[in-house]
Amino acid sequence: MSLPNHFELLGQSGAARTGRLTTPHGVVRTPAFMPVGTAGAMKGLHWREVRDAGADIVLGNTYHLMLRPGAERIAALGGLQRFTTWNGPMLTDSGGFQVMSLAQLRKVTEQAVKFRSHIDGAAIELSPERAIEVQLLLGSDIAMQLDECVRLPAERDDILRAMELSLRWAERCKRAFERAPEGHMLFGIVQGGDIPQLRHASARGLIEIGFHGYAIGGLAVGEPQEVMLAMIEEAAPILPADRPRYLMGVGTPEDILEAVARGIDMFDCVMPTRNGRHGVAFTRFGPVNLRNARHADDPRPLDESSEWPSTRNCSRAYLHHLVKSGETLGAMLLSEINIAYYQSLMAGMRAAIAQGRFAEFREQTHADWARGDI
Ligand SMILES: CNc1nc2c(CC[C@H]3O[C@@H](OC)[C@H](O)[C@@H]3O)c3nc(N)[nH]c(=O)c3cc2[nH]1
Repeated sequence: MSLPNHFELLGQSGAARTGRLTTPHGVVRTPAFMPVGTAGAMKGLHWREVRDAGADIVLGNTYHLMLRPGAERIAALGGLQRFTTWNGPMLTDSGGFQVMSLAQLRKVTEQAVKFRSHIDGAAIELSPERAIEVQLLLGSDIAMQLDECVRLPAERDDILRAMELSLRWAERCKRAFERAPEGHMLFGIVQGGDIPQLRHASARGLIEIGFHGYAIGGLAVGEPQEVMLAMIEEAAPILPADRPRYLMGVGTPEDILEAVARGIDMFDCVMPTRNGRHGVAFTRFGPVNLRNARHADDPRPLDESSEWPSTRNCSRAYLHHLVKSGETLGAMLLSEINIAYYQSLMAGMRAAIAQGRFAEFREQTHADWARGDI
């Protein structure tokens, strides 16, 4: 049974697509980059800055929010949008990835993932049904199935086992999601590691079950970029062309540009804020490490033609000083500068695709990055 489709494809340029995804809390323009507010906050930014930078949708995380402050508590306080005051579209991940990377003493069974909270050691059981229940309590506009993401490189048997388990959990998640309010969406997650045949089997299995949208998971987990891009080329063309495709946990500006060129519509990554906290700015001409002494006397801004005030006005010397002296403002400014850069890249791609000139945009962007910061 096919689910309602809230995605409208507006244009295509090569395999790149631009569209609109309508959610109960607003419209998402694609290709979209979703800043990651894992525990209900965007580290170092006010929500108004996230909105002003051009983000339509942000991401939260079931694993963190169910442990603290608790899904039932957020529901009692009006749901995630009101609780955080973001008040716009939100996507929540199911927690599968965090359990594999954060929880102690975890055990995966057919029924659920059993683990101990990394916060207080409490014994937790996350089943497909509970993962959906938590996301419904949070009230996210887009929920993700519970899956098992295998880090790469991995043995074929382990990739096969996790892929087949994730398909069975996808079926259980879809059943549990039947009681979701009108307009809310559930995405399946393609697994299969770096094995093309398993990627095909996973994608076909999810389409058989039927979802509002489809994520490609199990990537950006340690594999080289060419393996990630090869797996996108295996999975994306199989996924329904009229539904959104979300590449989880990706990535650098170059990863995103190359994935859009291969038909991906949605992205999430902690990189803009995490690199910002570590003193690295993303710019039109590539990354700039403001810790480097060469910036100490440089009065120039990062990019005088940027539409983002801090990128256009703050001198490199000032940013270098803030970063070297450990001033909180340094992390805040670089986080907003990076979120703004990512959103300007997404806006540039949307416009280029709509005008049928994505190939030229892609070539010029690579050339600008290759020129580097001078
Ligand atoms: C970084 N690379 C990467 N992240 C990934 C995430 C979590 C992103 C989630 O983890 C957090 O960012 C680290 C954010 O809260 C985000 O929701 C994944 N989540 C699921 N459910 N399945 C996957 O196959 C998967 C693969 C990923 N690869």
